[in-house]
Amino acid sequence: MDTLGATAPNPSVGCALLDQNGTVLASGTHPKVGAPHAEIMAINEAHQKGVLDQVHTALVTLEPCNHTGRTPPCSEALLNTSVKDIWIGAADPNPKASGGASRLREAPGNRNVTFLSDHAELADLAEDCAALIIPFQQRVLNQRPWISVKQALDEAGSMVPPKGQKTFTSAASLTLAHRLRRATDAIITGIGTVLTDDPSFTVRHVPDHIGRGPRIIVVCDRSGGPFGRMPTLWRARMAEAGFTVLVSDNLANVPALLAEHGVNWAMVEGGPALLKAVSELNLWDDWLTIHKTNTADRIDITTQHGPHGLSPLRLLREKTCSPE
Ligand SMILES: NC(=O)C1=CN([C@@H]2O[C@H](COP(=O)(O)OP(=O)(O)OC[C@H]3O[C@@H](n4cnc5c(N)ncnc54)[C@H](OP(=O)(O)O)[C@@H]3O)[C@@H](O)[C@H]2O)C=CC1
Ligand SMILES: Nc1c(N[C@@H]2O[C@H](COP(=O)(O)O)[C@@H](O)[C@H]2O)[nH]c(=O)[nH]c1=O
Repeated sequence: MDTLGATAPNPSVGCALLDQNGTVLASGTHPKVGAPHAEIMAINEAHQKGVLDQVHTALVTLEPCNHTGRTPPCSEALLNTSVKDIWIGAADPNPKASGGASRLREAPGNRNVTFLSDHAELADLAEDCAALIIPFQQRVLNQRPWISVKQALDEAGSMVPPKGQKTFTSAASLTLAHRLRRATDAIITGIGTVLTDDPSFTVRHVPDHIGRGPRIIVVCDRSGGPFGRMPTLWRARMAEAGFTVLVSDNLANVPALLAEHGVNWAMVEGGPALLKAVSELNLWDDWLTIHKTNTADRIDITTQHGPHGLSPLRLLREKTCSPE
């Protein structure tokens, strides 16, 4: 199950339990904040199937937590199973919860605890796990979400759709854009886009998370008043669709504002004026450009750390951005 975008303020985490022949016995993902962690979901499934005593190996995308937060420590839950080998995708960046790897390693029973990044041949998998945690890491360590800009350009390099249209890119690119909406916890837009496009900002080309929590829209607008120039009807429609709508007259404050709301990953869906401001303030972490061409659209991803910089956008790859 893909829970990317459903778990904020928690990270998205997965766990698989295997027997000593490497056969998957059970698996789990953390469905949402307050619900059991991935390890517990997998342990419960193994228990229900009557195979818990066969567990030999645990694969976890994130270091098992070692503290009692909303739920008890997963390190302890694993220690109460027959697990012997634990493979960890990424270290927990949260100082309050980390330490699970050492606890498992040091507990009586001689368990092997290995980080995927220690094995060069597993580098791709390790990077996927690092990408999965990077939005959460950014919020916990820097008090700001990971910010991805999505920009569609037509053949002439313009962002403005033809009259009467809101979009102009291919169905495959729109699906990619909606996968990004699904994976993120907030949308940052400009009042120009709201007034021109009357955007829906909903996830439509792919199924959205069932029962996903409120999702935030920040409208950048410096015209003053509690809701700036935002049309009342549009605001009501957004609320009905499950969005919490905020207004900001200072884009520079938006990352901290979103972090306070528990947003791990935000996307920018705004017009040329907003994107110019995002670029000038250097607020972005990665930038997804969809170039419309007269054949298949071309997708470019730029990151703040060069073309090979880590980006959670890699988690949206393979599925839908191929040519139609
Ligand atoms: N191709 C694509 O990917 C997309 C295209 N579009 C298109 O873009 C067009 C609209 O673009 P545009 O008119 O530029 O509008 P924007 O959506 O970029 O919004 C611009 C507004 O953002 C506000 N703003 C800018 N900088 C700041 C800041 N530092 N702090 C707070 N608010 C700020 C300004 O408000 P103020 O005026 O109060 O200063 C400005 O009017 C439409 O045609 C739409 O279809 C929209 C989204 C995506
Ligand atoms: N023009 C354009 C995009 N524009 C974005 O999509 C918004 C419309 O969303 P909705 O009302 O949900 O369909 C629009 O206001 C703008 O933010 N996106 C793209 O992937 N490709 C495109 O060609």
